[in-house]
Amino acid sequence: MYIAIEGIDTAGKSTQIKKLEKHFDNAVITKEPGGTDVGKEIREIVLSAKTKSKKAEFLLFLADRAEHVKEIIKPNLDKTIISDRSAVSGVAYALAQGEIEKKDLLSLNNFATDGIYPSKVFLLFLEKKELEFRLSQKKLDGIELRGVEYLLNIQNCIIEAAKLLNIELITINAAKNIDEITKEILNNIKK
Ligand SMILES: Nc1ncnc2c1ncn2[C@@H]1O[C@H](COP(=O)(O)OP(=O)(O)OP(=O)(O)O)[C@@H](O)[C@H]1O
Ligand SMILES: Cc1cn([C@H]2C[C@H](O)[C@@H](COP(=O)(O)O)O2)c(=O)[nH]c1=O
Repeated sequence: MYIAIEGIDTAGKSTQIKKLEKHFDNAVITKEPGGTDVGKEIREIVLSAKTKSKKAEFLLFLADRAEHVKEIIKPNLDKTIISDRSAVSGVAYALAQGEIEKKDLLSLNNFATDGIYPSKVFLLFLEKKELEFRLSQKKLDGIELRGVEYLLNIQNCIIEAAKLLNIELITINAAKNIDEITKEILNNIKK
């Protein structure tokens, strides 16, 4: 089973993944971008937000994804894979940029992933006030510096991206208590 935790920056994805890890003996815990050695290098470049071309940024994320699928996802498809972000983020952030047509977003992602996607994705949904608070508590990276409205738009794009990719999306209120969220995810996975 391959599942992903999605949400905009500070939604609580890595917090949940740390919690979920304890409930599975042999789960593969991974992330995008940066789940592989090459991916770590790509992550540094993209998060610095230095690329002038939005297409170049998208392709860097896509390169990370292709490496991730080859090195981490494909060899472990017989195990439980829990990933912090997935192609859903890839399509969502690119939809928000608006420079690449939807059909191209889908075909390029299919190319990078060989059509391998999470079977279900959990969206940790953040309201504006809570997002503002959480961003105020941390040093922002290049993407987070694009602001609250940018990130809220991405959140809507995550919902659209899951539909476009035909992936089941389970939305959870990210402001709920941490343990309550973990329980909700586990109940759904074990259903
Ligand atoms: N359910 C929650 N309630 C309150 N605070 C939370 C909750 N979940 C996470 N947090 C806090 O919000 C902040 C962001 O959490 P976390 O790093 O897990 O988010 P993330 O989605 O992985 O972020 P990013 O995408 O920016 O890496 C942390 O300070 C964390 O302690
Ligand atoms: C996979 C993916 C991610 N992004 C953005 C989303 C975040 O702002 C960063 C990743 O940082 P995190 O600490 O791991 O959440 O990258 C993107 O724009 N496109 C993508 O495909």
